Amino acid sequence: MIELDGLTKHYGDKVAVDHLTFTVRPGLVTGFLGPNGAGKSTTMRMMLDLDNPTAGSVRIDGEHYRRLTDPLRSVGALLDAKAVHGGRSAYHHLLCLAQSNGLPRRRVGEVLDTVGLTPVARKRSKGFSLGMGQRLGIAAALLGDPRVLLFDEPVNGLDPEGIHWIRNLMKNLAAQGRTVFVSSHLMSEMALTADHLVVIGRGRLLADTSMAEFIRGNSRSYVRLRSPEAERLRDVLHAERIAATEAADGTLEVDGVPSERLGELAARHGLVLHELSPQQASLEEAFMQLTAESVEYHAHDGEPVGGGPAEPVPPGVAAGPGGWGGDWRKKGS
Ligand SMILES: Nc1ncnc2c1ncn2[C@@H]1O[C@H](COP(=O)(O)OP(=O)(O)OP(=O)(O)O)[C@@H](O)[C@H]1O
Repeated sequence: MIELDGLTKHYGDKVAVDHLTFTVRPGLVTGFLGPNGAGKSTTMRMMLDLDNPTAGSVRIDGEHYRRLTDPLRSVGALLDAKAVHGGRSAYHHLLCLAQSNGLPRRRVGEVLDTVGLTPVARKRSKGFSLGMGQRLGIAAALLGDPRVLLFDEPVNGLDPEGIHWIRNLMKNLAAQGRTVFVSSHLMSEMALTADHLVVIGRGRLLADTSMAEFIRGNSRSYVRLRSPEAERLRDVLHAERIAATEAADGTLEVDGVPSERLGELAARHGLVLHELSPQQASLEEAFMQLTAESVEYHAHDGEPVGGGPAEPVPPGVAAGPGGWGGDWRKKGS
């Protein structure tokens, strides 16, 4: 497992990571989420001793990374797929890593096979596409057959088949009892892959919970009702003291009442329903709800913004899709 205790990193005045305390457990895929600049990569670098914490500690299977006798056999990581000598072939890149870490040569062939790079193993990696580079980085992470795996944005640049492959790979690694810690901005993918989530914003821990609990706790679930007899439906709900809000398209939305009860109620009153559908928010909606206050960089949907200082973006508004991805203006805060 990976244990963080008060992990903190300052870069000058900038607090990149702020007293993070959490444990990443084996047997699960743990997703690591946060808006741009939240401190995810810095945290992962400190896990691997590539950056010194300003305060706090991180332990891998009870040991500081520096004290691990065979680091590649304990922890495998993909942090930056471009960190490869471009003049070397995939085979020689991995062979170098294997030889300098006392790993058997046969592992090179095995991991090349696992990631599907065997046909291009002798080609120089500088000619590799983004996706091939990601696969080579994943091969390097798997080389020592480690118990703990860290992946920073592993699906970056992968095609749909590659994304599907890596999803299954992560799940299989976790099912083998390994600790799998993975950051991604692709929420739909994370929703399919991760069992547990750690969410940070501005370096601070915002959530450390199961995927299901995270979505339940940070989003609204409700039942949508549509009837040609909307007026009578409203009256029936009112008589039962069930609060309903009317959406712009004329449908009614009911919170906190199971759809079964609403369906039976409609049937009892002979009401025709054209829709009775439970609505559950997506991971993306829940994520935006939780991190709205922590997003440092806001983009806009193309409307003119003028040349003045940036307006603080209120919670809720910041949670729109424009707050995610195209970072060109820093929030005034
Ligand atoms: N070497 C550095 N020197 C100064 N500031 C840094 C350095 N590395 C990171 N930072 C700052 O620390 C904060 C956290 O950065 P980090 O890259 O860890 O975030 P992140 O969550 O990985 O972001 P992203 O999702 O955009 O990759 C940012 O404000 C970043 O500008």
